[in-house]
Amino acid sequence: MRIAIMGSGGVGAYVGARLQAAGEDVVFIARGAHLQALQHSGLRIETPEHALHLERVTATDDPSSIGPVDLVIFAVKLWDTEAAARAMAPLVGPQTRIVTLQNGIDSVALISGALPGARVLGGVIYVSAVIESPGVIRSPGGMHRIVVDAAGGDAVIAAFCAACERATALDATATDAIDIAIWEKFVTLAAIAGATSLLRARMGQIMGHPETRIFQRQLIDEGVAVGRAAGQLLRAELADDVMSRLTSLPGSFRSSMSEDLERGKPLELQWLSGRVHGLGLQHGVPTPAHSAVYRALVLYEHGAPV
Ligand SMILES: NC(=O)C1=CN([C@@H]2O[C@H](COP(=O)(O)OP(=O)(O)OC[C@H]3O[C@@H](n4cnc5c(N)ncnc54)[C@H](OP(=O)(O)O)[C@@H]3O)[C@@H](O)[C@H]2O)C=CC1
Ligand SMILES: CC(C)(CO)C(=O)C(=O)O
Repeated sequence: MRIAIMGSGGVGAYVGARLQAAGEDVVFIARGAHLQALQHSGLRIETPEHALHLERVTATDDPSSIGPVDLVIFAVKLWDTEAAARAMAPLVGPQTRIVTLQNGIDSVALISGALPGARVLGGVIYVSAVIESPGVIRSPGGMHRIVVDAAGGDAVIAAFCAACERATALDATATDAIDIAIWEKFVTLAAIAGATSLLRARMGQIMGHPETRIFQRQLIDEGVAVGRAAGQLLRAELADDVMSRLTSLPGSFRSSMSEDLERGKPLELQWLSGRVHGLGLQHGVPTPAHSAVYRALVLYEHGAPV
């Protein structure tokens, strides 16, 4: 299978590296110093278990030099979505499937709007991975699970799941209920990103103090409440399940948004707490915790103010 990774950062490079190591034909779309490093020194995944160094990878910033592929894994930050979707048009033929692993609930609609007619399928990934330095991805390990839209038994998606099963430190499951998977990840991630970013704290600290633990739970409950108001059939035990999963995470765990905040990078805030805040206003559901996260961080959403 010919696979292009559109946005070869934390998530994209992690997934692409695992698939190439499993024998798939992968091309990495990247830019800047990271692209130079991929072309000259290959790609390293630094992680406690199953570290990987691919000495040679195919990497470019010019999708027209690649042509149509079977599968695009879409993994740019949300603020880059429309520009990246338009730029990848040469990768997309009539048989191409695009699987997005972006966070939030808006990705499929945003990509489809920028690339009319393309087969865009929803997905979520539970992994923690950031660009440590050009050509180097750092992951604390522990999680590496993808859930993807089965698209009625689509053969490309089935082949993708089989490739993930062959790969080390990567799992994928196809589902007929991708909206629920996307919403469960959204409720979870918006709450984790909100707490770890606003409180400038790791998950162990947040879950270890009674006041911040209450705040974490409140963020989850608000996500569930707006989801239900928006018509999503979220299960009754979701909030309890998320809280118990957060308790079992390594104490040092935090969100990619809190990493971005610390590095002075833009934030995906408007698609996370900002989205819960907006849905709350739309449906008349109070969201005081997410609204506070949104309002407290909004000055930083385009990067650290100078
Ligand atoms: N990181 C994580 O642990 C997780 C992230 N996610 C989600 O996955 C998505 C991707 O996040 P993440 O991997 O952290 O993002 P990164 O910033 O690490 O990676 C995105 C990469 O795409 C590049 N890029 C953007 N536009 C283009 C373009 N037009 N051409 C070539 N390269 C481009 C960026 O370059 P540049 O740096 O120059 O902008 C960057 O290197 C987000 O929606 C995020 O919320 C989901 C689960 C976990
Ligand atoms: C919480 C986590 C690591 C789960 O995949 C995530 O999605 C993120 O930090 O963006």
